[in-house]
Amino acid sequence: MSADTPVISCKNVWKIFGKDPKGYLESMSPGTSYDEIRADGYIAGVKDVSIDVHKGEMLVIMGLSGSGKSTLVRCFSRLHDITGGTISVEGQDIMSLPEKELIELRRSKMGMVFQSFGLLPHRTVLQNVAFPLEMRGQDRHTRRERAMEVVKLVGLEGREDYFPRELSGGQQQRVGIARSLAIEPDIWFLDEPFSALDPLIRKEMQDEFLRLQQMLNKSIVFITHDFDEALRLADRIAIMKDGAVEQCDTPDRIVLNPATEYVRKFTEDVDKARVVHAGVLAQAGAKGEGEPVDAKATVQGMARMLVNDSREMIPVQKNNTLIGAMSRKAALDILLGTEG
Ligand SMILES: Nc1ncnc2c1ncn2[C@@H]1O[C@H](COP(=O)(O)OP(=O)(O)OP(=O)(O)O)[C@@H](O)[C@H]1O
Repeated sequence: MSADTPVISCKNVWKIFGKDPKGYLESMSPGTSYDEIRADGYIAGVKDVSIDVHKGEMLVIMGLSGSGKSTLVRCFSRLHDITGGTISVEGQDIMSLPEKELIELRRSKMGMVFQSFGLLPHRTVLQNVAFPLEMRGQDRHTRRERAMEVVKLVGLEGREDYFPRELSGGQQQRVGIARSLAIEPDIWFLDEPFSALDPLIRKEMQDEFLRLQQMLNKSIVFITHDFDEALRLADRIAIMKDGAVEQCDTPDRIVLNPATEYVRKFTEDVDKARVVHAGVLAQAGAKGEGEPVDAKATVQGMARMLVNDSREMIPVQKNNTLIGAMSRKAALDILLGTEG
């Protein structure tokens, strides 16, 4: 496997629910719509999806209830057998893996966190976190050490001996996260992990999660139906509707260039100045004058400079190398919400 092989690669993946999904997909004429499939008595949980997950990225799958997010992610680990297409994990076609190897792949490489924390009520924090290590047959000492390490990582040091009922929702979810981290997964699936938390704790958990990701650099697939959460966390966002991916791109590009009317509706109320970075506004090859701005600076972060400056084109640099220049007017339009 070469360094740039995607961690997960999906090509034209279908997951159809119904009586004879495979037979139906084979006989289905190309271009059949979600509603037509439905009228035929089937549900296209995943509809012709091609998408890659890259090493170290956080891919957020966003969509309304029933759009197919969980079904797609279940296909990634073959918790669902797909009806059509191919899925490879680290270059290996998972549909052709024998059951035993599949279980081993899940156990050794994949971690999962769900909305319902799924903690064992009669076990302490430490025992909950150590549980998957126990399942792996690790000895008591090793699992205790590893469990202590991850409990510390998620900020629960001092609460090792608490029972789940003695913890707040946010703390319980931290235990769930610690438990799934204990086995050091390379690929991490999180299905609406914060949706049961109240807004303040949720924001705190998102920050905590970004901090963890910076340290651990895992490949993450994160499901949410909250667009703001997606914008905060994602390297790329895949927006799903009726089983299909409407658009998959960076948060900047999604809010600047929504591919469909459906996506545009999500972006309507977003404060674009907080999302759009200089890097995406930089025109390659364009020349600017004076002091460059950093590609990672948001329009909001540059607000004062944009208003007071008089340059037409401002150079943009990434890792100290010039990558082009951005038009000050374009950035100002985003700041003032006057872009055309
Ligand atoms: N086992 C199943 N049998 C039949 N239909 C299913 C099954 N699992 C999911 N579906 C259908 O597939 C579609 C996608 O469901 P899925 O759970 O993936 O949506 P979701 O986007 O994750 O929704 P939510 O945000 O509510 O969890 C829905 O119409 C659902 O009813």
